[in-house]
Amino acid sequence: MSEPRRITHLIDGRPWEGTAERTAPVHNPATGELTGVVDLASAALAGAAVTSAKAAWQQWREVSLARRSQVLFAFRELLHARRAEIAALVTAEHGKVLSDALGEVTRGLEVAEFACGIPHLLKGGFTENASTAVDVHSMRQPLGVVAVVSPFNFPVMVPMWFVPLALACGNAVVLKPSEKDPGATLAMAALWKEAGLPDGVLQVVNGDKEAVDALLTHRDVAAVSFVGSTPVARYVYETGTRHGKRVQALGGAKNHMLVLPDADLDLAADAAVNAGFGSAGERCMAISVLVAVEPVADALVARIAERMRRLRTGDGTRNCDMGPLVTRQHRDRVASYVDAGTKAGARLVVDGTKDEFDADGDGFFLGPTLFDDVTPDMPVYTDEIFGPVLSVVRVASYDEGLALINANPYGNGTAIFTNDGGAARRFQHEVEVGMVGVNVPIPVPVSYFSFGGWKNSLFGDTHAHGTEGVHFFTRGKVVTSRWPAPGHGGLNLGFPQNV
Ligand SMILES: NC(=O)c1ccc[n+]([C@@H]2O[C@H](COP(=O)([O-])OP(=O)(O)OC[C@H]3O[C@@H](n4cnc5c(N)ncnc54)[C@H](O)[C@@H]3O)[C@@H](O)[C@H]2O)c1
Repeated sequence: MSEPRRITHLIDGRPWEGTAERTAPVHNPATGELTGVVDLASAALAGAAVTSAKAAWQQWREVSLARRSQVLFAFRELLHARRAEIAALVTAEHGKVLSDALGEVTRGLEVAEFACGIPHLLKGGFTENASTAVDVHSMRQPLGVVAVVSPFNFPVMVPMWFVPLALACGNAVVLKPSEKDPGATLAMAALWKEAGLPDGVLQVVNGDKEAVDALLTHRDVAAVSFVGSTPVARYVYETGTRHGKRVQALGGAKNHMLVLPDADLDLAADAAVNAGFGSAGERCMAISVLVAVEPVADALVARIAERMRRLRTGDGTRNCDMGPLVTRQHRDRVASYVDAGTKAGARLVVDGTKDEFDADGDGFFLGPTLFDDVTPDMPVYTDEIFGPVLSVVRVASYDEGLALINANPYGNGTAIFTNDGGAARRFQHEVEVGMVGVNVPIPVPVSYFSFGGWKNSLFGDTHAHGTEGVHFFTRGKVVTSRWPAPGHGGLNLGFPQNV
């Protein structure tokens, strides 16, 4: 067994060389082996990273738009060339199977590609009034230093939702990755220096609540982009806005999939299994509740259970369907819901804690679990489990299913499976979530469009990336100018008439 490697911050373009007062362990979740020890930033260090980013920002905002764009293109090329290496790091620390990790890096690349052209599109408007010699123009300017705080489940893709776009808009960034699997985020961040980004424009501070609090309260942080669980998203939104920051905070999810009786049940079963158990359910787009409209619930549950029994857990670098969960603690928490669901009276159809799903070794594995006859008062329904547990709620009609989904406090995404175009259209309009799939489970993020939910899945009303992201990372200014300057005509305290 090799020595755990030190994982530290990236400050002013270099790995930090100080001595950390606090650290956290990083494991390979497929083996349980301690592979790294990550430095946790003190509030003072996180604050110093912001101050240094602010100084570097002055330089970055004066770089020509063409140069900004070239740096983004160069980064995109480097990430593309290193995608296999970065994906391997994702699997080694997060545990998801390698094909999922590669898919994640590809999604990140797509958002970077969107950002590459943005510097040239940051234009305002202009109106001229020749008769009064007054011109009015508007511009969009960068905010300054933006803090990005990301969750463990997409260590590459989620930072990529924000970092390239914030930089494209002329900002500096202080990125705080999840302390559970920071390796891939840091490897990705290091590529920016190689791409020509001036030192200090992107800082990476590892850490936990102490570092996040320092960012949320620092006077030189202009905006915060956060993704994580709902309680923390709410806290970040409230604290950040109280300190005068612009905040977008994407929270947790409890995504439902509604299956109408006329649906293709095999298609729906495939989708439920893919979206329920892909990345071991550690996805904000995962389906965790299947709403089955009678009379097809029995047939649907049977099809899903049959597919689930064929899933194999294992080390994500090998040929398997589901990797481990990210930490032992998270695995144990998710596993506790198997017991909680049974005690609450749900019918356990497939038990993911059974030996048949257990991969060899000391990894943090958990097989897929299916509960039927779940009711909305049960913890398996109310809580975001964020693991491979799928709950089936039976309803009598489309209306009952829709009412259930709309009553749920989360509003990230949902899907409907049906062959009735009218019902699908009605659903798109009536359902209260941010992302809807029709005969597909919740769609993957598309970089041109923004990404995010409603209700308790989003605080701050601004979704990630896309044109909403551009708007979030810039602010408008309107300039009214008269040239030549009018001669001195005495004071006029009235509202200007001829401007
Ligand atoms: N809405 C989305 O698009 C989306 C995308 C990915 C993940 N998620 C959500 O993220 C969650 C999983 O990620 P996680 O477990 O890393 O989330 P988390 O909320 O525990 O942590 C997210 C980030 O916040 C920091 N943090 C944790 N506790 C904090 C506190 N008390 N104060 C300040 N900062 C704190 C962490 O260090 C991490 O960087 C799930 O709820 C999932 O649904 C949402």
